[in-house]
Amino acid sequence: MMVQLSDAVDELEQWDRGVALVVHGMGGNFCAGADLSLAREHLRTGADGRSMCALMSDTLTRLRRLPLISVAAIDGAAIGGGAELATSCDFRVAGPESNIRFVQVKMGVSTGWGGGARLVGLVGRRAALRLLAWSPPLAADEAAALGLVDAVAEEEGGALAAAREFLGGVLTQDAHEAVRAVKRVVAAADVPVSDRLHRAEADEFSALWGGAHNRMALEPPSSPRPPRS
Ligand SMILES: C[C@@H](C(=O)O)C(=O)SCCNC(=O)CCNC(=O)[C@H](O)C(C)(C)COP(=O)(O)OP(=O)(O)OC[C@H]1O[C@@H](n2cnc3c(N)ncnc32)[C@H](O)[C@@H]1OP(=O)(O)O
Repeated sequence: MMVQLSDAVDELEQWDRGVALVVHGMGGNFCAGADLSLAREHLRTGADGRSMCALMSDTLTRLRRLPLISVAAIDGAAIGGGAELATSCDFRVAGPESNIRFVQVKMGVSTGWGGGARLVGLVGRRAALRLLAWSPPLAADEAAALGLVDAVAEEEGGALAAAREFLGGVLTQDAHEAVRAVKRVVAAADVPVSDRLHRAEADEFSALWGGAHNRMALEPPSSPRPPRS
């Protein structure tokens, strides 16, 4: 998923037209984060964790800087790295039964894909710390009350349709080049700060990834696991 997402962003960077992008998961969930099987078998050390952060931080930063208005259409779960992916879009539209959860601390790590820094920008310092350190599952209406979600679909599984509706006002703008220009202007505003913060976040993540608590959390469910609540 991580490499495919990076390739998709590469391709979108080549587009010289278009005003919007909707990111949606398949199979009823938005994104369950890093592939746990891959992590167990091939991403075992802090250095592996740093490589994963480098790829994902770069991919999500490039996604965020595309001259397209991006919307995460969240049906089902957005967990761990999936919640970080959701923060990289300009807006989030969620199904009524959706669930956003930053499980990183329960996995023995911090955010590492730039999602911690983006979350502070979205919901403020206190709420971000609460979501990251306590790891509560966040229902759509709670996420909307915090400003993390911009619109809640009426029907279960309706996030994609609601995202299209949300974007309606921008799709009908005549001057598509101007929409792309304002997106570039807004994206440029957070460049210097976000680059520095993302590096610091990746440092925190890779210092913990592969450590004792993280290894235990990555074990399959049949093995003894650390307490999750
Ligand atoms: C980098 C790091 C970070 O925190 O920054 C991460 O992202 S660590 C990743 C953090 N993510 C997680 O801990 C997600 C854990 N997964 C879940 O909470 C749940 O599976 C949901 C995503 C809510 C889906 O629940 P639901 O009841 O719909 O389905 P399910 O649990 O039966 O899962 C369907 C199948 O997907 C697999 N599956 C689920 N999440 C997966 C993941 N992240 N990587 C690899 N496989 C995964 C399950 O093992 C199962 O496989 P089988 O069909 O073969 O049994």
